[in-house]
Amino acid sequence: MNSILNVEGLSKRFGGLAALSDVSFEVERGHISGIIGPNGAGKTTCFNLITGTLSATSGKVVFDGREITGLPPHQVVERGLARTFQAATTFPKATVRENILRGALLRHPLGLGSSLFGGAAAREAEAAGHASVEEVMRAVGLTEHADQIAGTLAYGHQKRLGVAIGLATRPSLLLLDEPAAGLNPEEVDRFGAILQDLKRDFNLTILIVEHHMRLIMKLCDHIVVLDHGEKIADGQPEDVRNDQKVIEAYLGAEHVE
Ligand SMILES: Nc1ncnc2c1ncn2[C@@H]1O[C@H](COP(=O)(O)OP(=O)(O)OP(=O)(O)O)[C@@H](O)[C@H]1O
Repeated sequence: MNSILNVEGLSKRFGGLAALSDVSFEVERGHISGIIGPNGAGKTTCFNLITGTLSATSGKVVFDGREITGLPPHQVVERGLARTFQAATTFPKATVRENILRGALLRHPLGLGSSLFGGAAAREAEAAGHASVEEVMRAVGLTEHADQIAGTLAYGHQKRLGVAIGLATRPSLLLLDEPAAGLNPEEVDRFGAILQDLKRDFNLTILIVEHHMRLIMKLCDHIVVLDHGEKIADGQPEDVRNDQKVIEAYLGAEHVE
């Protein structure tokens, strides 16, 4: 397996609560992998530990062959691992284009800003940065909304903007936390198609937390299932779907479609 991410024995305790217990899995380069599980299973905690938003109680995260456990989020982004959050994290008063540009600046602050100091190389870098923003905007289908204030976008477009901001950092691995939450079935399908295009066109590996089972089953090459902080299954969609432990974990869970 050519893995881009290795999660090894990751645990997180909040006081007496084991939010994540000794979880290990690998994400294969070029794949779309999913993490699923009922509410409170530890999915977001797992994302927070991988991206440095939270520090682990124990365990290790290796990205692209280098350990990133405990690195602060901005250093994780600089290494090429970006994420979106469950809640929209856009700047509501800035335009779509400005929001995406801020994403680009997260990873390459000097590339775009150094034109202040003059020089052809700096101007070239800035032009390349802006071209990259246009490319990202086109890829998620937001070009015609480029000058619209983010806070006035339709909900589905706000979700796309969240992905675009992550994508603008030019990650090799993009983590998406419930990107399809609140979308209607037609928007979910369109979103799935966009993610497949992004994977191909941006040479991306994607790790996605999502409650929409239909989307996950269709999109993912590989799925990890968490329940009460523990990994209960790990495999291809077909295997996971028929796994007795998974079926039991989801019995009565409100989000299963
Ligand atoms: N900062 C925190 N302090 C205390 N407990 C927390 C904290 N963050 C998460 N938890 C608890 O850890 C457990 C796992 O939460 P987490 O948000 O990771 O689950 P999840 O699988 O993402 O759930 P959901 O699908 O509802 O988003 C839950 O019991 C939650 O209440």
